[in-house]
Amino acid sequence: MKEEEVNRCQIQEWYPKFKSVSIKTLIHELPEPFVEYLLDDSGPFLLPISITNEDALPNRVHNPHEEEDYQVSEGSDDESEQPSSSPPSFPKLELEIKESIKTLGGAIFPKLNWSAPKDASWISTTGTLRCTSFSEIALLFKSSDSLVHDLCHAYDSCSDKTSSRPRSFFLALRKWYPSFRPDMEFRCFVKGQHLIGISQREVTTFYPVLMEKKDDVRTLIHEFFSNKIRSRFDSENYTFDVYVTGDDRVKLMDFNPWAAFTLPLLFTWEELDQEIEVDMRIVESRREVRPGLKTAVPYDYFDTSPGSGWDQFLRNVGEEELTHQNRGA
Ligand SMILES: Nc1ncnc2c1ncn2[C@@H]1O[C@H](COP(=O)(O)OP(=O)(O)OP(=O)(O)O)[C@@H](O)[C@H]1O
Repeated sequence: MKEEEVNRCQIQEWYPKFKSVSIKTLIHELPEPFVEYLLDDSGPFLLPISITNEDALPNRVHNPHEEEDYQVSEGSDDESEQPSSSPPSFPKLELEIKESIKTLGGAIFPKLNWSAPKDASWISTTGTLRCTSFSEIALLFKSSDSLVHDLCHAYDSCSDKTSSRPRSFFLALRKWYPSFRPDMEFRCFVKGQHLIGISQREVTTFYPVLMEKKDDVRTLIHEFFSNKIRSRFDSENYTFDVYVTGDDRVKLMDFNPWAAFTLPLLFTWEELDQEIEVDMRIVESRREVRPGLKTAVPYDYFDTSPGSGWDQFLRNVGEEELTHQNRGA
């Protein structure tokens, strides 16, 4: 794969051309200090100070110095342990984003050049990627591992890789759709500029309604590809994601490079490369559902294997209980 094929799939590259067939999106170039803030994991986890007083975590300690004082007086009297970092602030970006969120109806879905912070949704107060303020976006972006891919590894599978990152990063604010139906999302696979495969996007669930709609959806997506995508997207091989609305309109959600980091969902890349029995795949019964390919919770949360955090915690609890019992006996 070439860098230019990866670059074409960045939302700031494709969206202006496909705006009329996609969902309403406003795009902001990110200032480099904000990118550095996202990349920096050397210090404590600090959210930017909000100049509009919109806090992503309303119950946290507001004044970071109070937090530091508390830690110092409770913990240690060693002055060298005092935290030195102060929270950053991005007033201009915050105000621009506030304005765009308002234009988009008050709630947005955020994305970086290629990816959304899907793995971080658990940390938001709603458990979704719905954001109403800059602080909520910063919290999701700072907590997401998916975005590390965009920030540092986007070109890792390129044969002509010259850099680990694009020159600029962009924040895409997409109008929030509360009634998005996961059964109507599909990933489409284009090889040699031919649409060879369509897969249900949410592979962890069987949707009986799709059994009836499969043929209609296939026709709608093929027409959409021929009329709106094929001659206008310059790569030979790529994937695109679509959403089919209740009134049978097809909306373009995203482009992704062929193979590499793109999930093949109900196909395998081998099948797609060799075009073996590729057409449209949906989950056809409850027995066929696939395990989640991405979890919404960090692995450490459910890893109980020997040596894991949970294992050590449970051992400590067990030891404490024994000590109590022994004392009581
Ligand atoms: N505007 C929106 N409002 C509400 N939900 C959305 C919106 N846009 C996307 N979603 C939901 O979030 C999911 C992930 O979005 P998206 O495909 O843009 O992320 P991504 O990081 O590019 O994912 P992938 O890497 O799998 O392509 C979508 O499948 C959809 O269910």
